[in-house]
Amino acid sequence: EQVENCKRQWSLQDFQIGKPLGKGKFGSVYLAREVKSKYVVALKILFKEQIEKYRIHHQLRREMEIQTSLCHPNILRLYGWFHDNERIFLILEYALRGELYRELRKNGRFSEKQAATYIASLTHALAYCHENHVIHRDIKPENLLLDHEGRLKIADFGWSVQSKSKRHTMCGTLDYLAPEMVENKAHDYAVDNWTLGILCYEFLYGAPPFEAESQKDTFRRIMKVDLSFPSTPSVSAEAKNLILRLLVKDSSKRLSLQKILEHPWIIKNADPNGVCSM
Ligand SMILES: CC(=O)NC[C@@H]1CCN(c2c(Cl)cnc3[nH]c(-c4cn(C)nc4C)nc23)C1
Repeated sequence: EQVENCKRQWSLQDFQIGKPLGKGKFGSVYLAREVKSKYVVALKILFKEQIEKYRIHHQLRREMEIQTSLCHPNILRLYGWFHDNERIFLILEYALRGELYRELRKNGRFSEKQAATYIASLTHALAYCHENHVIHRDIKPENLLLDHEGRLKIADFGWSVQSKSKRHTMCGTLDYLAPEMVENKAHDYAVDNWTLGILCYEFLYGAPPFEAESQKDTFRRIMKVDLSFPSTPSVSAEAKNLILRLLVKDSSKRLSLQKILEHPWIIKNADPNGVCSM
């Protein structure tokens, strides 16, 4: 019955639409409730006209194939989808506490326990993605959501690719781009490891490490791996060690996902069930 439910044909009549949660370039996301089960979801509504205009139907189809196939506690679920003449509707898991970004801006930065818990959750999710031949490539705070327990959820697979070979397409904002992507070189899974280093730094210091006035300067700082640790806030040597072993220009020398989970800072600080209390 449950499987049947997942596969059943959905339509707009099955949902009561609530408040808008966010506006994307190609459509918007609304809070919604499935009428029969009263189950709350996030309904992403995309306009076919926009999809044709920006020619992103192949990217959208890839996002849907990928997100439907992935099932992990730290990856936002895509339960199903349906369409009418002018719109496509994605039925997504609802993350009650919204964007991790807001939490980061509100607090300024996270504690080492909080930061390590989020990095461990991300690492578990990425290991799962890589096992399923998916490189996300666009892990940034805006794409990270928090559920009712404060558990991290990776959302928005718009830029991810089913990776069978190395990739050459530019994507993501600059701060999180690995050197090989900045140089538009072939890249592989290790780009996500670099991004974990960027995020770990940003969670602990409140801003990404290579932030600069201009894109050119950010590029230059990334290529030089021009990394420095401010004296405040005081951050443990283990945390700095992990960051230094991820922000390595040679992608083959970056700490592997498995080694991140075995790192002393993660072992000591990450909450095993991923919901470290504030
Ligand atoms: C780039 C990007 O994906 N941004 C977030 C999208 C907009 C809302 N989306 C949500 C999606 Cl897809 C799922 N759950 C959400 N929960 C929220 C949210 C909750 N609060 C209290 N505030 C917000 C916002 N938003 C979502 C996805």
